[in-house]
Amino acid sequence: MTTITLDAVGKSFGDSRALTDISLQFPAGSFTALLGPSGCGKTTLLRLIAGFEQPTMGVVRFEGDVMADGTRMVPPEERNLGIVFQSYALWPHMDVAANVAYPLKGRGFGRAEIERRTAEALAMVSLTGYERRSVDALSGGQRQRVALARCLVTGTMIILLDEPLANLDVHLRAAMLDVFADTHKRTGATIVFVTHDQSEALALADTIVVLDGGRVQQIGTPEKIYGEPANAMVAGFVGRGSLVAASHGFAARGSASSRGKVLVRPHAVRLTETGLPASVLRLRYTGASYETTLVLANGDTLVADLPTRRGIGEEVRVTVDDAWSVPA
Ligand SMILES: Nc1ncnc2c1ncn2[C@@H]1O[C@H](COP(=O)(O)OP(=O)(O)OP(=O)(O)O)[C@@H](O)[C@H]1O
Repeated sequence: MTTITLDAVGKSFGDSRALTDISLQFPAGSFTALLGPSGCGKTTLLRLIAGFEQPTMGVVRFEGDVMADGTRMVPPEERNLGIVFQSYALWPHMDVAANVAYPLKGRGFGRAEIERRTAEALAMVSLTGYERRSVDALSGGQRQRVALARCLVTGTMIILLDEPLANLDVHLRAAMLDVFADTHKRTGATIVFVTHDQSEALALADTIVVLDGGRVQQIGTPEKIYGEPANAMVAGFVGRGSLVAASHGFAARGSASSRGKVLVRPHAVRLTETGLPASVLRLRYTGASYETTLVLANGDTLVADLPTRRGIGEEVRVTVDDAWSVPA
């Protein structure tokens, strides 16, 4: 198990700053998602941990050992970590077993040991029996599992996942979420996972780091990030919800300020006889409910998951059961 520590890390490319003052600890055995919009710096952060980039400022440590600072840098192949890329990065001319065994080459393992480890890694990703298949003949999800097996084969205790589900269809994504969760449970490795998809981060990670503009916006459990976002950026990026004026008087958790905004999740909105007046602006049927956008008297919009279809323009009254006072 390996703890990864970043201490006041910054990264610039020429004049442009990709990351500013990042201090983070990824405890041994943790599963952390780096989440944020395109260009926020999440891939750069992962590449700094991997050793593909050198920090312009600050220090990267594994278990207290300096991996990189402004002057020194341990190369990726000496960091004992495994990486799974969105693009799989498999060798097309090799079969599945040869791809998985590749990192064991030149490490002094005997043939039987290589076969044993390869079989074990393939079993972990449910690909036993696929040893002699060409990787060209595999589906996207199977290729991703080969890539994961290749990173497990050395027994590495750090696994870095760079948008690993981005190329997969929605059903395969769900299956791969389970594969990653199982892998984490079985290996106890420290996993860092880059994604721009908040539902993946909420589903998989024990800790989420939200980045924007190269800075950390919030670090917390999925429940904390969803339930108590630290600012308007996190509130707007993670989960569905509406930011409305605190002056509506909805009872809100957090430090209330009558001038600020409160976040209301769609499940917390009900239509009642006595609530605030609103009118129906639009709706979308989602199967489980009707995602209905309501307009309040001051023009704020409120999204609600309602059990029944309402008419566009219909006048209703709304009650909010839960809201979060978003810090300014
Ligand atoms: N090699 C590079 N040279 C110059 N600028 C770079 C380089 N790599 C990244 N950047 C810049 O650093 C910033 C952060 O990029 P990064 O790829 O880390 O973002 P990201 O959050 O992973 O985005 P995406 O989700 O689109 O991949 C961007 O402004 C990007 O243009």
